[in-house]
Amino acid sequence: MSDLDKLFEAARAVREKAYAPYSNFLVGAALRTPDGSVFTGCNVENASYPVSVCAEGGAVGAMVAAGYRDIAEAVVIGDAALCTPCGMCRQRLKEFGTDDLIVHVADLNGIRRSFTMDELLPAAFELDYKSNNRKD
Ligand SMILES: O=c1ccn([C@H]2C[C@H](O)[C@@H](CO)O2)c(=O)[nH]1
Ligand SMILES: [Zn+2]
Repeated sequence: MSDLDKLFEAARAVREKAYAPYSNFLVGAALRTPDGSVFTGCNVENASYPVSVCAEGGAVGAMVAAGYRDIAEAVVIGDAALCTPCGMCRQRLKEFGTDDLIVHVADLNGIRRSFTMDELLPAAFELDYKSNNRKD
């Protein structure tokens, strides 16, 4: 199984864990770090709708909690609709990805579209101290 197939499979599996009783839109996200580690997240909704967190937010949190600061490749999987990351999640992913980071958007049948980070969030807002904050 290729690295990308594994990432897709990880996103597909975590999507099943999503808590989305309000939208019924289950999302999974899987991030690969440069050393091949994979971190996943699913959306977790809330009765107070804006409190909900996206799948990408969970995956980024898991990655950072494990001590990683770089995303090498990402897969986001929804269902029928093309599940491109929302605006907030584009900013979240950019914090730990280069402009060349590939974000694959999938449905249950496989990857449908692949974008660079720069396509998703051109002219991204960043602060200088971000680079000082890297662990490597
Ligand atoms: O990339 C995306 C797009 C949407 N959602 C979630 C937010 C909400 O719980 C549901 C419907 O918008 O899908 C994500 O987790 N990631
Ligand atoms: Zn989001």
